[in-house]
Amino acid sequence: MSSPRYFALIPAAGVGARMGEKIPKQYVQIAGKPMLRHVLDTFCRADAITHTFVVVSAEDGYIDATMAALHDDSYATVLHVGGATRHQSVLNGLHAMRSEINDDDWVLVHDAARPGLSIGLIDKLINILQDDEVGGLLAVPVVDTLKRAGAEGRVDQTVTRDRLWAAQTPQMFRYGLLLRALEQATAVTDEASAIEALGLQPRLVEGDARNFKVTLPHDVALAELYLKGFV
Ligand SMILES: Nc1ccn([C@@H]2O[C@H](COP(=O)(O)OP(=O)(O)OP(=O)(O)O)[C@@H](O)[C@H]2O)c(=O)n1
Ligand SMILES: C[C@](O)(CO)[C@H](O)COP(=O)(O)O
Repeated sequence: MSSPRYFALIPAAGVGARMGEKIPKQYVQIAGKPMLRHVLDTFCRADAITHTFVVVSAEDGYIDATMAALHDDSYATVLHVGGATRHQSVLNGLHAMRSEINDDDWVLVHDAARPGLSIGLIDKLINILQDDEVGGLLAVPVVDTLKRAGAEGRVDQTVTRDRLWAAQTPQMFRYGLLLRALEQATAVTDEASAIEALGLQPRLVEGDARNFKVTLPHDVALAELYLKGFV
């Protein structure tokens, strides 16, 4: 029985509406290269990763230039199977990977919008989860006091932050389990939710603030500071 392998699946088929840019946010320049390139370069340099797949929309007009600029585009396969939601894009990507992967191989699903991921975090996630029965995800403990809004923007209630973690990516699960979970799930915003819906409990692995999701316009400047090493 061969050892399980580790594959990366990068959902990059969004439009970045909240960013408000003229181009999809995964192609916005950060620290001298498109956001997606930071993610692809990190996974390419990660020795543990057998191969990387990136899911883009069928009409994506930017990926060819991004891939052409890579030193070695053999380490990533572009799948033009993006869907209407992140859930559908990931599921479509898993189906497209079928011929390349075994059910017991691991898939690390990572947002193209999280350019601050490091090889160290990839290796940490794999080292902690490689013998886990379920799999898990990077996440960070919530440190702010949380308020639930009521009418007219006033506080309805304070939500206890006890044992609350903010999910990041990669989220790492075995291919067969992840495919089944996402096929059965409805409208999940991350892979772990689909696994939880099967009655399983993914392991939380502490991530890093640098691995935050670039979502709103002001996030670009913070990502620049992180990626240029100023913080
Ligand atoms: N239909 C979609 C929607 C999102 N994503 C990807 O999922 C990741 C996280 O999603 P998000 O930050 O919400 O990106 P967008 O959906 O592009 O942003 P917005 O919600 O502001 O439009 C991103 O890498 C995005 O490209 C995807 O592959 N397919
Ligand atoms: C997967 C994720 O990054 C975990 O926090 C998040 O759920 C993605 O949400 P989005 O609305 O698709 O950005």
